[in-house]
Amino acid sequence: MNQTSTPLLELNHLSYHYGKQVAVDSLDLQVAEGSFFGLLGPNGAGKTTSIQCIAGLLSQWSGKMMFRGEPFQPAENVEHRKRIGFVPQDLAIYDDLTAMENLDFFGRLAGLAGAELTAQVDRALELAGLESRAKDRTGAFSGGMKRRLNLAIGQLHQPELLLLDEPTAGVDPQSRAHLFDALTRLNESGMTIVYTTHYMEEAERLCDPIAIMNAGKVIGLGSAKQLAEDVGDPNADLETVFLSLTGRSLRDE
Ligand SMILES: Nc1ncnc2c1ncn2[C@@H]1O[C@H](COP(=O)(O)OP(=O)(O)OP(=O)(O)O)[C@@H](O)[C@H]1O
Repeated sequence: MNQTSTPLLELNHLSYHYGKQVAVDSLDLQVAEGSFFGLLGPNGAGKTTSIQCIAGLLSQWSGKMMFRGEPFQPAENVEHRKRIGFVPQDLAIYDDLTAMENLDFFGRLAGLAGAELTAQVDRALELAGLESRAKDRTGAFSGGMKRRLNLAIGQLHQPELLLLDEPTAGVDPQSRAHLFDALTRLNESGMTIVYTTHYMEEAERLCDPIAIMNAGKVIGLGSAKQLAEDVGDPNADLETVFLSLTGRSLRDE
């Protein structure tokens, strides 16, 4: 991991309310450059809301966000937003367009043009394993292929920080393995990743560190091994860690 002393992203007391509903409750997090950072928690923990604040989709948050030590205002500042890639939980692709047309369209939206756009679209197709389907309409794609394209679109402009919100929902095992490989490749190439999931197996396999979220707060932080040691059972899996921290199962939904 390429650690520097200043975190790539820092959240200080980040909070977000939907009316009276507190979704994110004074979150403090530091994401080191080069890390594959996991946000693990059950449905309703506040993962999506946190990531939407960082992505600039939500603007009415309170607290402070810093990017490379500078104040970060992604909802207001387009230059800040360009540093971020966002792969949303809901698929954001056009079924009537081919894979290539989708990439071309979203690449232009991300500010790419000319030879750079062509090169990034080619790289994205390869990353998603969709070269042979580039000219097929995406409406005919399987759920897994759509998810792979969704990832390819989010990282087209090679952002410094890639945010993924539950990217394996409805994905077959083959596409899941492909997504994991693609994300590992991106991370090894230096891209910092924040990955939200409610699957402990995914967090355990991919992420270090892992922040365990519950009711809008981080209740545990560290590698899977550190988290197990922190609850006094070095052999505990993340399910057991969560149970020990909250008194309830991560799988309860
Ligand atoms: N648009 C909204 N209006 C009102 N309350 C909301 C809205 N979106 C989320 N919430 C509430 O905010 C809290 C945090 O939700 P959030 O979606 O951020 O959690 P999550 O951990 O991402 O869960 P999930 O995996 O189900 O999306 C929950 O109590 C949820 O019901």
